[in-house]
Amino acid sequence: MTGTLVLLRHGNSEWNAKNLFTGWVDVDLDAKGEAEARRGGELLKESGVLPDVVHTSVLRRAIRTSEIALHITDRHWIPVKRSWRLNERHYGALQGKDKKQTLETYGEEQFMLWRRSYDVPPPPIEAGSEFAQFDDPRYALLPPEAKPKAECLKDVLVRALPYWYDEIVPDLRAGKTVLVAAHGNSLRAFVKHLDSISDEAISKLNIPTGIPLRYDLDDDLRPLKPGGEYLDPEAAKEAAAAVANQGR
Ligand SMILES: O=C(O)[C@@H](CO)OP(=O)(O)O
Repeated sequence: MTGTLVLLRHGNSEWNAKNLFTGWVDVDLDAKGEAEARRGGELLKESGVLPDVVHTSVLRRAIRTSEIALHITDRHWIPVKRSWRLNERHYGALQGKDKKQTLETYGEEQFMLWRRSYDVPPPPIEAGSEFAQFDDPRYALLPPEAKPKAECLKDVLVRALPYWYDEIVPDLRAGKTVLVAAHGNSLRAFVKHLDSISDEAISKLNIPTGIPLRYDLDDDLRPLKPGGEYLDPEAAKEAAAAVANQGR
């Protein structure tokens, strides 16, 4: 039996509110994000989608979103696994930069290449930058060459897929309902993989904050319904358009 996968992007963060590129910078949810996480939990509860296990990144906006949502669903007690492989894409030298200013400085084409192209990474972050993570203890066991200086979506897919196969797939194969609480771009990587979306088409896909996306999978781990199903489809459409328009 194959279980159910639920992808949940963290709620609005303090830097989403300020319109700053975030990446691996460990910012918290703002009040709106906490409310979105509660709403995410309510949607899970109303739909009867009760996670048996949760996988999160090692960033607090995803961790807190999962805790708030699971508290609402009375599933705060389920096993938790965390990995840097579920982190947001590392935004390189753009981390901490204002999206609107970046758009104005570099123009629409370059801005969108950095934000949404499959294989163009942003410029690398420098070791001394206040927004770098080279000395962060949570990545201390990563070999230096595995610590990103910047990532494009392709890089995210390469580092996220081992986690998919090694940690998430076994839970699904065991028939569990698996919650993955992560980020706009790490979840785009999983959706690209699940729905076999082309390198070109993935640039148009945006994941809204705080709205659970449910996938029921067949025995080959292919979605029964392409694109899955947002538990609040109308809100998801509107919120995804808002993500697409950031910087404008
Ligand atoms: O700043 C970021 O880390 C991400 C997600 O908030 O931004 P974008 O949607 O522009 O890729």
